Amino acid sequence: MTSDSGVSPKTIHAADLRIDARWVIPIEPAGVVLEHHAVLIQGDRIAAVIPQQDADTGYRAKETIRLDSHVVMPGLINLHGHAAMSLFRGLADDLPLMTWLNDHIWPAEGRYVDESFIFDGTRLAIAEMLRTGTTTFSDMYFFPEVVAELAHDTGIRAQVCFPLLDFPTMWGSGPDDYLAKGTALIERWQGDDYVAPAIGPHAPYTVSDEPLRQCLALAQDKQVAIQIHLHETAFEVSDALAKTGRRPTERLAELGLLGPGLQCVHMTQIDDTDVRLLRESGAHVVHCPESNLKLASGLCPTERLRQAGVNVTIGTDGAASNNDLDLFGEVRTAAMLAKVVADDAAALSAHQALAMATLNGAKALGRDHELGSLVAGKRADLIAVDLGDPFLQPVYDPASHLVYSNHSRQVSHSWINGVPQVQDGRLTRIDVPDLMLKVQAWADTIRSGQTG
Ligand SMILES: CSC[C@H]1O[C@@H](n2cnc3c(O)ncnc32)[C@H](O)[C@@H]1O
Ligand SMILES: [Zn+2]
Repeated sequence: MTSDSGVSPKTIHAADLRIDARWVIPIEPAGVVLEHHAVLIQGDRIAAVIPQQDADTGYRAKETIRLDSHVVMPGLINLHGHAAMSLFRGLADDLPLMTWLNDHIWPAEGRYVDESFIFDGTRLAIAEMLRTGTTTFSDMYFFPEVVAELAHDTGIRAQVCFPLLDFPTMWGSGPDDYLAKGTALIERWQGDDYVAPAIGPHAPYTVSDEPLRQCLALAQDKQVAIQIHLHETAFEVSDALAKTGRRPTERLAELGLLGPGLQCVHMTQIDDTDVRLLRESGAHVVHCPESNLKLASGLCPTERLRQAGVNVTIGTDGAASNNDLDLFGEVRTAAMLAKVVADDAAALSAHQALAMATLNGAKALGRDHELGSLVAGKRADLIAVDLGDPFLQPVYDPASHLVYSNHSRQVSHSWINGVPQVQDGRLTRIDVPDLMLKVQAWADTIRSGQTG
């Protein structure tokens, strides 16, 4: 069909939302910064990322937002944490891992952790993560059914790993009980858009072979991921060598756990065999640099792993060992550390660091076909960061500012599945005054040593 002038009329597409941004960093293609582009959203998907002039002629949007001093990019993916531990932030500092766990954190958990602790602590963590640009997080903690329900109701994406240890905790009496409850969690949430259930055996030093085999069987049966703390400290590796003659990664490989469904958290101690096992199996590494630094656990050689072809993602760990859940801060630390560990200032460039916190995380979750970059057809999970403040001037390269300059309070907007979660720096779906009252009550209880 042609108009009277003989020229074919241009198709005008509908969009729910048009975001006009000064800069867009789509992550795919890698290393690209687009200027004066529009991101068009239809329903829960990205419809297009195109120059603003093309959006003027090709799209009619119900709503348009102009972000003239902002960079728009995919939402961040925090691949490891213990969300409700936010309520233990600053409770036990300046300690090495095993003293921190044995003498402080595990006694505190035994005393205070119940369903209401998990609900309030996880809500606090979600508020912090959303406010600082995270749109997907992974959790490994007690009462995972509470975390799953809360993430779903809030509309934030979460991989919820049920915990498993050899010994009893507040959530279960032992491996069989954890597995039974975990199986119920998987059956309840599998296929959900926001919640991906997964299996979280705590660490090689707290889970013996038979429960690890059962974790693998469950993962294979239900097609879910496994996340485990691995090679967090030199002591973990030397102790395993002394007791079993094998490094923990070798033990997991022999048990059959190493594979593309395994997320190995920390990996601060790595030899050539570890690199080979990770590369050949397709297992993912979750780098948690600030927790590793604060507990003096060690340094993950991310550049070596990256060059070997291992997918390296990033996580904050819990707020009791970090002590925040600001993933941009984590990315900055990761970029700095990568350079000094590799003795190469070119290691982990700004664009590679941003990919680590977005697309690499999506790969580890098995969802890179729909998350992790701003590509038409993917889910509309995106954030805007305002670079307009004086402390961020001048802007030669927005990717550089996102990684190397401090802008943690500059996340102005966030959408998950096209639904606004942060608008002009304010959380849209969390009642912050109510949350603050609950947090204050927990702080009073914990400070006075009472039980909850
Ligand atoms: C099985 S639920 C999670 C369990 O892990 C503890 N935890 C928190 N941070 C770490 C860490 O860095 N290494 C090992 N274990 C950690 C947490 O307190 C829970 O008990
Ligand atoms: Zn952890």
